[in-house]
This record gives sequence, structure tokens and C-alpha cells, in this order.
Amino acid sequence: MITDAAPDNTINVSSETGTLKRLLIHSPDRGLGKVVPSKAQDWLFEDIVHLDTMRRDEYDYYVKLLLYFLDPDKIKGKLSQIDNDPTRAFYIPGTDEYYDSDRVVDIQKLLGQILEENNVRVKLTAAICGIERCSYRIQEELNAYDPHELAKIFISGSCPDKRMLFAPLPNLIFMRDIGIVINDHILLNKPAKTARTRESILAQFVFFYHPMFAHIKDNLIEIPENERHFLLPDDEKASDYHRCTLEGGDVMMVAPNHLLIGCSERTSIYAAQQVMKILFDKNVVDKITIIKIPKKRDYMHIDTIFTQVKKNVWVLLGSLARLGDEARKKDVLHFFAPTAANKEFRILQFVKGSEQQPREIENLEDLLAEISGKDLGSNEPVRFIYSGDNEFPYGEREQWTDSCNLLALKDGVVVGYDRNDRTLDAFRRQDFTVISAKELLEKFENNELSPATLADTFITLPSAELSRARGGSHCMSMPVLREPLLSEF
Ligand SMILES: NC(=[NH2+])NCCC[C@H](N)C(=O)O
Repeated sequence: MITDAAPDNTINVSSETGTLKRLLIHSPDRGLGKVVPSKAQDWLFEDIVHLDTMRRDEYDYYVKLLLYFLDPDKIKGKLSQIDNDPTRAFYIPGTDEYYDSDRVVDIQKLLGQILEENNVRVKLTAAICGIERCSYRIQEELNAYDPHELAKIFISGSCPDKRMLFAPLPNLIFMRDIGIVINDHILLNKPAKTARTRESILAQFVFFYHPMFAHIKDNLIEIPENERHFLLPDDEKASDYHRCTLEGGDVMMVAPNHLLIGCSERTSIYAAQQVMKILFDKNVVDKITIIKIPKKRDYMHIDTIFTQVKKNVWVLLGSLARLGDEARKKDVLHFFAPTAANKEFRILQFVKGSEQQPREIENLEDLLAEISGKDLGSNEPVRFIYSGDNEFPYGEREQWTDSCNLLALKDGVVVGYDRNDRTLDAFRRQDFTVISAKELLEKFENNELSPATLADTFITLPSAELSRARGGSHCMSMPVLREPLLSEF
């Protein structure tokens, strides 16, 4: 059992909703303020964002909430001082006021720390300069920077004197996608999009070199490339059976024995199969369910169409789920519909030892209900909350702005965006309290409420800018330690 004493370096995640104890995040950096309209799509943003608003009025609330739940000593009693500081020093690594928590950890800090080692700095600088095609002189110049400034340059792409050396990494705020903790192992990603390539090199170095992960070096899993892929003509490379890509938003650790992997725009069937083989061989889990979803920008990863709220409560997009199917069946037109549309959505469950006889699961609700009941031992009826309250056309509208992408701070207490009104109404009807991050923090600060006693609550985060980046609070987190959810079993 993990206690509240000073955290050690335990790495363990065996559920989506066990009390969160430590995670990696990345606060929006100066690179996000450099996205230009003509590159926004290539860099996987839907629009350009206003950096100061995104930080001050939106993301900073996420950090404050995380600190209040995971490391309250860093924040309790200081809220008005933090909020009234126009320089935001509390959020800026390197300042005296920086929150510097070992439970809410910005990957930029870890990157700066590994770069203090000369050997690591030289290797990583060479690797980055290689993929970014920098000149030899730039490489020399980079080597001379202070390690923490160098970390900023590697992430933002630009120097303190504002020169841009390479493209920014605006998607690094979506820390979920760089890797995923599966029990006491970490699966590193293989990004599908070029815009995210540098992220995975930075992550690889952090996981392999930072002392925080030293004790699990043997548990870092990298997915081998498919050798056939090297010899394929370019126009055949896109095939799901040869491509080897996987992003963390498609991997969900729902129960100690059970992992979900989405096959999507970003994660290929080939990669999913490799991961299954490795995890079964290493006995990390014994059941893997593969959820194949349509390859569409609207739902790039499975965590954009459902996430878990509580042992027996899930939020999901209705049009891909059972209700969608049933609605279709009422209509005779469905007999004439092209079958290919349905084939794009498929769920197959593989159990170690009988991988050749997967079980087909008809719809998302059946799978999720089974996880709640069978894997997590919930005796209560399973409840589904639908995006946009499943009202046409709000399901899709609100899913686009991450109504289904919630981060559980503990079982039943989730963080999500404030803009998805109908989804929030659906939560209220299921007896969840909906409260804004701002109001909740004030109530924590004056002891009216406490993270420990909070139950069945949806905490809303301001989201006008953040949602343009197409990710929510689930994707903005990489949990590395959660309390076991099954302790009361
Ligand atoms: N796990 C997630 N859903 N991540 C969202 C990532 C959003 C990011 N703009 C991208 O397209 O890559």
C-alpha cells in the first residue's frame, strides 16, 4: 500500500481510476505560441492558440488541481499569492518560487536533469541534430548551453534569443501519448506523425537515463520495427499490417490483468500485435482487448471516445457504441448500408495461451461493463454517460472538444473541460457534482472541502484555447503511480 509519506520511485499503474499519486505532465511552453496557421494542421493543432490565456486561465488550473490532490503542501495556503503574481513564477522551472514537486512532475525538469550529465547531453544533442538536420556548428552551439536552457530549446525548438532552430513540439503537452505505464512496466511509443517524432526521442532518453526510472530499466518496453517495412515501396508503407506505430492515447490500463489497445489513425494492428506478444511473454498482463476504431481525425485515439470515471461509470461517444447500433437497426435503411462502415469498428479480446481464438465483443458497452464487473469486481450496476447526452448533434460536437477524455484523480473524481454543456448535464443527472476548478480550489483553500473526502465530482477546466489543440485532461497526463483500485477486494 502506498502511503502519503515522501514518495519513493515506485512506478505502478494498474487501473484508470485508482487514486493518482504521481504523474508526468508538460506545461505549455513558448513553442506553442509559435504555431502559425499554415502549419497548424501539420502540427496536429486545429487552430493557433493564445499562449498566455492557455497558460494563465486554463492549464495553470490543471496544475493547481493536481498539486492539491497529489502534493498539497506545495500549494495549500499559497493560492492568492500564486494567483496574484503577474510573472507566474510558481509555474516556471528554475525560479525560486517554482513548485518543484516530485509528484506532479514536468518532463522538462527531468530532461534538464539528465542533460546535466555530459555523456547524455552529447548523445541527445547528436540525436536531435541528426533528425532535425542541424549543421555541425549548431550542434556545437547547443552543447554549450546550460542543461535546463537546452531542455527548453529541445522542446520549444527556439533559442532564448528567439532564433528558431527546429519546429516546436506543441503536442508535448499531451504527455499521455509518449508512453504508458502498464503495472510496473513502461511501454514507449512509436509516433505515427512526424510532428511528434522528436517527442519520442526526448522521452526515450528521459526514461532510460533519469534516476527516477533507473530501477525499472529492464521494464522499459520498446516496440521493434517491422523489418519488412524497410523494403516496402513508399506507397505500400501505410498498410496497417506493415506499419509499426503506437501512441499512448490508444493504450489503457483498465485492470491489473487487462490492457486495452486501440487500433486507430495512430496505432497500427502490427504494433498492437507486437505489444501483445511482448506483454504476454513477460507476463505483464494476461488479457488484451484490441479495439479497432475508424481512422478519423475526429477520434485519433481510443481515449477520445471513452474514458473511465469510476469503477462502474464510463463516459463514451454514443454513435460508436451500442446505442448507435440500435438506433441504426430501427431503420430499414441499415440493411442497404455498405458493410465496410461497420467493419471499421471491431472489438477482439485475446487471452494469453489462446491467442489464436480471440473472442469478439459486439459493442463498447459490453466490453466496459465486463471490465467493471468481472475485472474490477464492482457489484453496482454499470452506468454509461454519453457525450452530449447522446442528443443529436451534440454527441459528436462535444466529443470533438474532449467530452470523453477525462482524467480520474481518484475513483469517481474526474477533471474535464467546461465547454461540454450537455455532457455535464448528463453527469449531473447521474448525481455527480459539477464544480469549476476555480471554485473548488477556493473551497479547498478555506477548508470547506478536501480532496480526501470529495466523491462523485466532475471538476471543470476552462478550455477555450486548450481544446483547439485537440486533447483533454486524460491526454495531458501520464500517470506513473496510482493506488491499487482492487485493495478492498
Ligand atoms: N491521447 C490523446 N487523445 N491525445 C491527443 C493528442 C492531440 C494532438 N494534437 C495530436 O493530434 O496528436
